[in-house]
Amino acid sequence: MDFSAFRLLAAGADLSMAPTARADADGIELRMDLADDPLAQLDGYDDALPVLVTNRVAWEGGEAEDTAERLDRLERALEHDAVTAVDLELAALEGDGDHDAGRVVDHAREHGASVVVSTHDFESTPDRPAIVDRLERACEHGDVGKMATTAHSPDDVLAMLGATRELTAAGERVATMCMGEAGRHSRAVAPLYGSRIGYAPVDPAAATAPGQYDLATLRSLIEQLESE
Ligand SMILES: O=C1C[C@@](O)(C(=O)O)C[C@@H](O)[C@@H]1O
Repeated sequence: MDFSAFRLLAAGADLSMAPTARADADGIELRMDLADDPLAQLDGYDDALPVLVTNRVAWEGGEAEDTAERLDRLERALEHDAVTAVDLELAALEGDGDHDAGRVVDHAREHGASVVVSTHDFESTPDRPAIVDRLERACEHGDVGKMATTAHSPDDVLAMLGATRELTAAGERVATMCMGEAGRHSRAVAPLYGSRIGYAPVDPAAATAPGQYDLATLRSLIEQLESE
């Protein structure tokens, strides 16, 4: 999956969303940890939308246990031609988990897939230097460093947007967003500051994180904000 420009991904657990997502999405994020039989879904998937696979571990806000099998399933997913990117947690790559996720990076490279290295804060938003530091570490491990934090004020969003702009200007590829109601608008504004990836559910009732807009709404907001 090419992240040289902004990509809006339809985020969810069911690849049957693809025909509906096609009008507004550049790709799909398949949340394997939330999905029924994701590998079987991939076996039957023949849509043109490329897929980023995420198997979010429980200690980073997901539903997947921290086992070797979690990483094995990401590797199996990467063997499908439609899967052109994989998401791995920064903490799993820095050795905080029980299993070394580095082997999945190697598998992604063997299959020509991009690596999105993600980190989340479900309680707060650090200050700008701390955001920059964490995103720089994430960028060292993959093609895009991604950070999603929880905003409680406009100052939190400003810190995230400032970090996004600073790192983009320095030549890094980052994807940033602030979760929650106070951070919601960041999902439409961060791409203007250099964020490369947005996530939105086709059905607003199927959000994969707090404060997400539905796919059609987020596409419309971003298009309206983009300068001519
Ligand atoms: O990490 C991210 C970002 C996200 O949490 C969001 O806030 O949109 C949504 C998740 O599905 C994705 O894996």
